[in-house]
Amino acid sequence: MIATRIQLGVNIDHVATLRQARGTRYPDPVQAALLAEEAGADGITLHLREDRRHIQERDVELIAAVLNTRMNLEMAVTEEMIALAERVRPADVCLVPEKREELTTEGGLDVIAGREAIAEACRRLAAAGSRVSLFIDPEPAQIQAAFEAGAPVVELHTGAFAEATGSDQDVEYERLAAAAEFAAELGLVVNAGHGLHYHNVEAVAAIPGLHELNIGHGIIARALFVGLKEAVVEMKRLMIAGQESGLLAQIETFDHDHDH
Ligand SMILES: CC(=O)[C@@H](O)[C@H](O)COP(=O)(O)O
Ligand SMILES: NCC(=O)COP(=O)(O)O
Repeated sequence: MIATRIQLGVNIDHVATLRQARGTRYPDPVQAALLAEEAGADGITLHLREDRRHIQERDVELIAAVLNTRMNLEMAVTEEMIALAERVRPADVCLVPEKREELTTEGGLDVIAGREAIAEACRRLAAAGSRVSLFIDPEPAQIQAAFEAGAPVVELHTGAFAEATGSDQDVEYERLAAAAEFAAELGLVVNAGHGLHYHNVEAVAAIPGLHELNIGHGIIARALFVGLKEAVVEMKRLMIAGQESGLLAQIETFDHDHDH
């Protein structure tokens, strides 16, 4: 497989979190989306939650109208959200699980349990012209179910890796690498995200076959101190360095295996 440069989807949810904290018109996620694009974001991710705790429909509509790259709209598998996506027609739709009481997304979508509804959502959204991604845990059974549901893309939930430490993190890293390999063997586009930041992103970007990382909270937090454009540039630089180290490791392994 020809290695293409790993892509960065900047999630701007938490610009809206700051706005919603006071009910003001600022900071505007639309402005954040355009600045992130200018800094090199390959796409903009935003999560329209059922409880509207941060991103609002107004944000989705305006960003869809002004974006120069592509929108990745995250949403629950509900009639309300599917109908909205059929109307807005974002380039990408990522189906995610939602619980009102959750602080942030906890687990991945249970594609096995929700097979019929998710397959129907994939069909409808593809018919509307959106590329569908399923946000799932790095589990072979969920990857297989996503493939059978007709999703062309999976986004591997990196939350367990991000929260783990020491040898537990090594285990989670191997889970991600194995899941990415299995998904790629099925012909799926493999993305990853959740909880990635400036100290764990290089390792994830080094995983062979990853197409895109969706990163939000870490970038927006960094932007408070260095500005959004610099925060995006720094993250993209780390991702590219990580991917390059991963490619070099693959070459060294190939050379070693073929020298004997
Ligand atoms: C699916 C995922 O991991 C995030 O993209 C999601 O948006 C997290 O939810 P919050 O942005 O509300 O924390
Ligand atoms: N799907 C992951 C995403 O869009 C951003 O997650 P986070 O970096 O805000 O945890």
